[in-house]
Formats: sequence, C-alpha cells, structure tokens
Amino acid sequence: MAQSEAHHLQEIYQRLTTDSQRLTQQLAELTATARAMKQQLNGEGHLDLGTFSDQLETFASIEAGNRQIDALNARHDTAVTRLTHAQLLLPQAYFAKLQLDFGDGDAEALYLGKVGYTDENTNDLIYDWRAPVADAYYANRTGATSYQANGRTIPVTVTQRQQFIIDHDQLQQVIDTNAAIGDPLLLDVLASNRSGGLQEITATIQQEQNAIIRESRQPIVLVDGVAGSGKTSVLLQRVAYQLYRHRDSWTPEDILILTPNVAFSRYIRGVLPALGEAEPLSTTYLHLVQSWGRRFGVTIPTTDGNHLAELAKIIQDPLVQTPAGLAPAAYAQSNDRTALLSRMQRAWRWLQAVDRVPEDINQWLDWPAFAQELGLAELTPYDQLYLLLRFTNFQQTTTAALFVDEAQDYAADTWLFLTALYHNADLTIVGDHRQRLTGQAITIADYFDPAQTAVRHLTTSYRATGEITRFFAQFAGDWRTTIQAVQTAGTAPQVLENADLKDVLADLPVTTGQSIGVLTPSPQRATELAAQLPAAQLLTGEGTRTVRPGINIMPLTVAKGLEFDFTVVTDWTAGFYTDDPLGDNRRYVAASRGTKGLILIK
Ligand SMILES: Nc1ncnc2c1ncn2[C@@H]1O[C@H](COP(=O)(O)OP(=O)(O)OP(=O)(O)O)[C@@H](O)[C@H]1O
Repeated sequence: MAQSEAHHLQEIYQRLTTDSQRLTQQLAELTATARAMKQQLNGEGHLDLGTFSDQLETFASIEAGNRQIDALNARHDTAVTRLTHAQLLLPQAYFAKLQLDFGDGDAEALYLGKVGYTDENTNDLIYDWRAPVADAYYANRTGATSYQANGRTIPVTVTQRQQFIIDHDQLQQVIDTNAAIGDPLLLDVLASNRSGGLQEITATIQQEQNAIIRESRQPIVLVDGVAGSGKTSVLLQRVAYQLYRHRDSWTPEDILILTPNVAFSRYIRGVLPALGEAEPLSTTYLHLVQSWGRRFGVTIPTTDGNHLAELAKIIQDPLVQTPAGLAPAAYAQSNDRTALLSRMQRAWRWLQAVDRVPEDINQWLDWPAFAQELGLAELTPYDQLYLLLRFTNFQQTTTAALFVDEAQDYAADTWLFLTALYHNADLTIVGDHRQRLTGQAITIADYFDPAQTAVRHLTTSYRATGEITRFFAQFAGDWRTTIQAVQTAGTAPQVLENADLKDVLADLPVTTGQSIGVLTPSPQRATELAAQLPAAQLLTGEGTRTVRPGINIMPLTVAKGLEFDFTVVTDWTAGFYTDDPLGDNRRYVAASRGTKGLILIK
C-alpha cells in the first residue's frame, strides 16, 4: 500500500515539476508576445480620424488590439495562478487521502492539499482543503458523515482516512487514522520548535476549529477560546477559507485584520502566503480610527477619554432643540419626539436632497456647543467621528470581511465604532475573556444581533506541554476546569527565588534555532534588562521586530498572542501579577506563552 502511495506521489511530483517548467517557459513567451504586440500597436501609431469610414476602421483596429491584449492577459493570469499553485505544492503535494463512499458502494479516493490542482482535462488530482468535500476529512474520523455543497447536505461514508508526511518527492510517513486514537500527526507538529512566526495548520485542523473556519450561516462569528486553543490560527485559516468561498468576488484587499500591535502583525505574516493567498491588510485599532478620521477631516491623536458608550445611549433619546450649527429647517424635517439619531439622519438626507450638505463634514456641527447640549464636558475628535458616522448613516464599502484578534482587550467604544462602520461586513472576532490585561470586563456578544451571530468556544489548548497547560490553567478563573491539554506532560514549570536572569538563561536546555521569551511587567523593565543582555533583542509594541531564535525580551503587553519554546517571566510576585482584579489574568497570559519550558522568577 505504502509502495503504491510512494509511486502515486512520484507521479504527482513529476507532473508538478514538469508543469512548473512548462508554465515558466509559457510565461516568458507570453511576456515576449505582449512586448511585440505593444511595439506593433505603437508602430501602427497614428490615429486616422479623417473620414467617417477612416474613423470606423481606426476604432475597429484599436478594438481588435484591445481584444488581443485581453486574451493575452487572461492567459497570463491563468498561467501565473497555475504556476503559483504548482510551486506551492512541490514541497508537499498533499497531506491526506480520503476514501469516500457516496452510497454506491464504489469507494472514491481523493487527495487533499493546500490548494487544488487539476490535470489538463480538469480532473482533480489534488483537492483544495477548502473544497466542500474536504469537510469530510475534518470530521477527524472514519465512518458516516456529511458535508454542505451548494446549499445541500451530502451524506458520505469515509471508509479510509490517511495522513502523509511528505518532503518533495519523498513519502516519509503514512499515518492510517482508521483505528488511531488521538492524532499522531497533530502531536508531532505540536512538538516542533517555535522559532519564528506562526505556522499554518491545514493538515491538523481539529473538528471544533474546522466548524469556526467554515461557519457560513451567520455573518458574525464570535469566538471565546482558552490560551493556545488556536484562535489566531483559526482566524487566519478562516481568512483563506473566506477568500476561497468568495473567490469570484473578493480579493485580499477586501479583508482587514485588526491586530494588537506591529510585532503581532509581523508574527502572523507568512501564514496566508503559505496557504497560497496574498497577505491581507492588517492594522491596529488606533491606526484604523485615525485613517477613518482623516477621511472625515478629523485628526484623532488618541481614543482615550472618549464618550462613545454615553453617546450611543444619548442619541437614542429625543433632543428637542436644534443642535448648534445645524440649519433648523433640516432638523424640522422630523418630529421632536423621535430619537436624536433618527432626526439627525433625516436632517442629513434632507440636506443631501436640497444639495446643502456642508463642504467639510467635519464642520457640520458646532462641537463644543453640541457637547453642552448633550450634557457632556467635551466631544473628543474620536467622539465626533463616531457621531458623524452614525448621523450620516455611513456605509463603508472597502472591507467585505473584518477579522479581530485579541478581542478581549477592546473596550465598549471599539464595538460601538466597529458595528457602526462595518455593519455591512462579515465579522470574525476571536479572544479570551480571561486574557484581558486592562479595562473593564464587557460581554462582546451584547454589541451584536444574536440572530446574526454564531458564538463558539474553544477549550482545548494545543500550544504547551501538559504540565505547563495545567500550571497556567490555575490562573484562568472560570476557565480553570475547562482547559484541556492535548500534549504529553513535559517538564514541570519552575518557580525560582532571587535567581539571576543571566544564569537562568544560561542554564536553559535550549538547542540551536529555539526561541526564548523573557517577559517583564513593564516596557521600562524590558529595556533595562535588554541593556544587560547584548545578545537579546528587545520587542516593543510599535517596533517592527518579531520573535526570532535566541532571546527575545518584551513587556507582557507585547507578548500577547506570541509563543516561544521557553518562557522566563520576571517579577512573578510583583504587584503587577498579584493585584486584584487583573493579576491572575496577567499570570495566565504570561504562563501560557512557553511551549516546552516555563520559568518564573520571583
Ligand atoms: N489544529 C492545530 N494543529 C496544529 N497546531 C495547532 C492547531 N491548533 C493550534 N495549534 C498551534 O497551537 C499554538 C497556539 O495557537 P494560536 O496562537 O493560534 O492560539 P491562540 O488561541 O490564539 O493563543 P493565545 O490566545 O494564547 O494567544 C500555535 O503554535 C499553533 O500552531
């Protein structure tokens, strides 16, 4: 069996290699043809617009030239996509094989890869992991299951399920998961080093993760999952899935990912290209607000001190007087018993209808006077932007799907702002309510319409050894008894008293290429320690560095979402980690960053 699989791989590998060479050659020829065509068109040069029939002839020849260019472009794009796919598949053509019985007793074999690949007759040689039928693989077992395709449920029996470890044309291992308990490939992957950015998890996506990645019934998906449960991984796999599902209408530019800081953006960069997709846009919340502010002529230095939560309530109440700066005739379009929000939206529509919209929307109202009318000391620029979005019922069209990571760290204002701005976009929001490092606890689901929201939980933690997982679980409050570890025990975390950081680092059983994260309570402490350790790199929130092999020093706020082979936490008994109410949350975040080793220095 393994021999015929080895043979099959050789065949596919050979085809991918030959196709890559042929497509590279074809692209070179297409480029040469395009160049020649351009020269020819330029040479034909002058436009003869003399008589009417000359004009017709000239336009017909331009049109024919355009058609040739379009055909060339289409051939070029097809060749580029196929070449990209062939090259992506060369190192690992596929990761699994399913034998499926659709009820006719005739088993059908299909191979799954990071992208799909067909032969010249469009027979599927490799199925894309995002194809509907691939869902049967992620049920993670053999036997009867079903998948959704074109709005129909298709029942199917998985008669055999195999996973492959492949290195180019070498079939290194076949894992028959018919009878296997657990997921040996998953454990193998989890034991590997974490020396840089996050990796794609296509081959080992677990069932509860798959359900989130493929959720298609609701436009809003809200995930609350424990540390290391794969939230960021799931978010990125879902980006790839959404791009596949909407491949006829969306491009990566239609997607926006909100990340906590630049170091994190860099940490996740690479996952989507590894899945054959271009990098989507990612930004921090403050940058997002600032860029929308610029479009409305509002400069927003900070979101601090905002009144969005109060404003959201206030604008639901009636306001009798005409807001300062607004033409009374516009406001008089509505009844003074209706809510301020509806009145302002009507006033806006009226102003549009009579062509009296102010040239600079930013100047629409007299903000200090309006603040007084609303009973507020001031309206910050961020408040003003929020009101402008709501009053003008602004519909953004640049983003089709918004993804938010580390959601627990955003306060109420973020959800009010995002729901106002992105009410026509798909939203995927992932976080862990116990990893909140600042602010007040809120229930994110309260900001979304339950009829449009799928709420999911992830309770298995994949990142760390069993010992580390059980250790950090003790600080996880209501998650404490929920968190499940999948990895074997490993070494127990150590708590050291008055230990010298340099000695601790020197004693770590680190091998080449492994990463160490040194986590401090504050940025100042991180800078101070980095100065004492010349070999270490300092990570800051706005800096462009991300995790690399060796020693990485950073404050806890920057370590959020990241992971290291070994983690050393300094000042473990300082107030930062023991104070109520956030001390335990901070301990939970800090202790859940290491995959193989954890040392806490008192
Ligand atoms: N199904 C999976 N297969 C392989 N690896 C996985 C899987 N799920 C998660 N992992 C790995 O577990 C680690 C944690 O994943 P990830 O960072 O996505 O979790 P998280 O829930 O976002 O964590 P945190 O909230 O602590 O930042 C990563 O190394 C990821 O590659």
